[in-house]
Amino acid sequence: MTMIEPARPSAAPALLADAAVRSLRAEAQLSPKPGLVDRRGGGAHDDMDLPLMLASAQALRPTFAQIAQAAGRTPAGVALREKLGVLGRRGEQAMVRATGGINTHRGALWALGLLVAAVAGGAADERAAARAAARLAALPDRRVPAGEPSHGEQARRRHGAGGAREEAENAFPHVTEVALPRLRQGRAAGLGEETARLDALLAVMSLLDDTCVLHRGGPDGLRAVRLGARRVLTEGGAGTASGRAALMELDNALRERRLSPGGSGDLLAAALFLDTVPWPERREQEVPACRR
Ligand SMILES: CC(C)(COP(=O)(O)OP(=O)(O)OC[C@H]1O[C@@H](n2cnc3c(N)ncnc32)[C@H](O[C@H]2O[C@H](COP(=O)(O)OP(=O)(O)OP(=O)(O)O)[C@@H](O)[C@H]2O)[C@@H]1O)[C@@H](O)C(=O)NCCC(=O)NCCS
Ligand SMILES: Nc1ncnc2[nH]cnc12
Repeated sequence: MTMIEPARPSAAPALLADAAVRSLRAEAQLSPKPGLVDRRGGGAHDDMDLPLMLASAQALRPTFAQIAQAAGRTPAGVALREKLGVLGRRGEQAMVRATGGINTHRGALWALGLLVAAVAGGAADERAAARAAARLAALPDRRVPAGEPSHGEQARRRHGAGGAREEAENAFPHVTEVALPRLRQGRAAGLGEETARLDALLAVMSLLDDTCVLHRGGPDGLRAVRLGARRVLTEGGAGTASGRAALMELDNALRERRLSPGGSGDLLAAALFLDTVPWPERREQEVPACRR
């Protein structure tokens, strides 16, 4: 295989893997998240809890490092896309080994894997990284094994939702245009970090075609998630008394209906990753821990 230098010196694979795992941990620990696993428990899931999510994040660390290494050595093209496919599928196996067969982070591995590859390939900032990830996502992977249609595939066929693949191919608009601006707006307004993150999650939930929700709840379920999240924000967000009351109401409704906005959780993790990544001017330093 031809080895070429990346366009810019990229962050060390271990540092990028650290940043990716930290973002997964931060997302999992953020509480109270409607319908999702958090410090309080499994949310709408009866087969997940916080220790499981943290074990899953940890199990993905070597995969993120291998992805960064491959992307730092291989020009962006079909060969790299196919290598990422192999590594991503191996990562999924590591995840299900760590969780006893439960799909905790498939969508997150896809989003973060592509973004880690984009950063390791020399992307200069978060928008460039999202665009580079989109180009990789759109390339063909001839090594995809045949198998049962995924939940996302079924939701796409039944409801026409683009899901995780379309989000990536469109350069992660819910990360760069929804979650990150909302996170920074919250911080600038003086909100605590947890509140700013919750509002960023709710902003994504209010807009996303989440195939995880569609699969379990159909279009009615998706409408309930979106309207409920919008209501929390119009009530003033997670940091106000009426916003918090609306959030807890939404949480109860999602648990009752077993609706889990897992795609939104994944995209919040992707936003937290881009927020802490060592861009070129910061690459001499260590990756800062996700803010608490
Ligand atoms: C392209 C792939 C992501 C595969 O996509 P596809 O849609 O075909 O497959 P799914 O298995 O359904 O996974 C998609 C997951 O992505 C998340 N998601 C959903 N909607 C969106 C969206 N609009 N934008 C972004 N992300 C989205 C979501 O992940 C979360 O939900 C998972 C749990 O879901 P589910 O399996 O349905 O589980 P349960 O509801 O618990 O099941 P039941 O109990 O009801 O049975 C969880 O993982 C969250 O993360 C979607 O589920 C990609 O994976 C792929 O092609 N991979 C191959 C390897 C590769 O090429 N990798 C390269 C880069 S590493
Ligand atoms: N906190 C969480 N709970 C359940 N599914 C998720 N997918 C991504 N984050 C999640």
